[in-house]
Amino acid sequence: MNNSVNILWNKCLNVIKDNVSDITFQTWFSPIVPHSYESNVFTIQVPSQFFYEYLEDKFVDLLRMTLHREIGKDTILNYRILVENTTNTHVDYRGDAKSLSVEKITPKQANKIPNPFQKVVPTDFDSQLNPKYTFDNFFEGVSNKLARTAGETIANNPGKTAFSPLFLHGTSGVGKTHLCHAIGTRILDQYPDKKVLYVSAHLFKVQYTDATRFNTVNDFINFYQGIDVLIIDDIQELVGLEKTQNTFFHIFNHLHQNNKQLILTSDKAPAELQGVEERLLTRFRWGLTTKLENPDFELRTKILKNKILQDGLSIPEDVVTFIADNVTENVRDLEGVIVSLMAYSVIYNKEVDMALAKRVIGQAIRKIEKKKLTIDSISEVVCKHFNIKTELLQTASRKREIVQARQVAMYLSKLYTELSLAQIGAVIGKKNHATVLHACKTVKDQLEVDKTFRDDLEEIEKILKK
Ligand SMILES: Nc1ncnc2c1ncn2[C@@H]1O[C@H](COP(=O)(O)OP(=O)(O)OP(=O)(O)O)[C@@H](O)[C@H]1O
Repeated sequence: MNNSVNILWNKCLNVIKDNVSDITFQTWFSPIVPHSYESNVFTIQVPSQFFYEYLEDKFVDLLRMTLHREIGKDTILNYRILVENTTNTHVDYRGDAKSLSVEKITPKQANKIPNPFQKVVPTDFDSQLNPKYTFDNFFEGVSNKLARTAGETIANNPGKTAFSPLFLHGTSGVGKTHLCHAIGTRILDQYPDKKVLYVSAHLFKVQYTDATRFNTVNDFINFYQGIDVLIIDDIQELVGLEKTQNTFFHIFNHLHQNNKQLILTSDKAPAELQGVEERLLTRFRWGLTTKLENPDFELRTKILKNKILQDGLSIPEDVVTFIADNVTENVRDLEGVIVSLMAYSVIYNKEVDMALAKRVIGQAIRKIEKKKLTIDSISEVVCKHFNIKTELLQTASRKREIVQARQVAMYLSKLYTELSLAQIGAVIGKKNHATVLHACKTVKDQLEVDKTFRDDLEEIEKILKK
């Protein structure tokens, strides 16, 4: 690289440094490599498409003005993205989305351009919190009292209580997501300068995969290490993903050491999270682990009455009690029943009465009972069919009947759950994704040629679908 390009860029960096926070500078400007300056075009090399889009979206004014000031008024900004390191494949983009040269801007327009040399404050930061979920509409009952109280304590003093991480677990629909949004929102209300981020573990995984693809893992880590309150929902999604877990491990350690607040949710307690590294599980238990139980009758009634009030419905007291008595599993199902009742009453132009409630609930309960299949429930049915103990699937045994049961459990888990091959392997016998792939292929091949085996599978699937 030309030395004078370096010198010019360093002058620009000095200006930029004064106009953004340290963390923004480290994350978004340090990784930029000045590439060339030819015919008024100043090219900067950036690590990924995402990086380019982010700079263009958030900092293009700052970049342009700096180039104009330090290099010359006619300087044109150009980005170069290295697509492939080894072959030096790259794509170029002009920083021209908003890049009118300064002289072309009329005085009227100039007034509208924000001063790019203002400090970039964390208010730019999108927390991804849903303002719909607050403490005010999160009702308290015996089932969630401890979790709610811990949440409020954290919200008053994020990172400064013994509750970091706060690990919330419980079955689907009991209010984990609602509670963690409520905590995040209250923290922001009280500490508007804090960087609070809500992210699902699924999105975290996708972002990490993109970062590895575009060679920007360091930026990814930097970004997450700069958060004050990190909320990761459905952490069980990381089961079996060794590399993502490893990266999360470093982020976790950094945040924890710096007294930042972590809030994690999962459908299982840490002890039951097979396929998550032990060193992470140990850390999950460092703060407070608390379970959100299924709501009790009193809480169910409270939530129902509130929902009815909110939706402007009129439902007799005995019907409310009937619903609270019969829909017991989780809050999401309760809300579903109210929505169905509302729909029926509109369609048939009828007041909600006990007869209608019984009809709707009859259908809802049948639907609720048709539970989602999990690896555990599949493994259980498979082992029962082949008459072997479920624990044997976890052993390294190569006995024919155990291998077969293991392969069938893997095949059906792939068919009936949304888990990846790696996740299935991590839960069934700590195998890798290639073993699961092989299992699926073996089962498919055998199904084509072996009638008895076909009957076995039909029988198992019948039980699973009941
Ligand atoms: N205590 C509560 N008070 C009021 N509403 C609640 C309460 N608990 C849950 N809800 C409501 O129930 C619905 C489901 O809750 P939520 O999505 O938080 O469950 P979850 O445990 O995160 O489920 P999943 O694991 O499937 O994501 C939401 O609409 C939420 O607002």
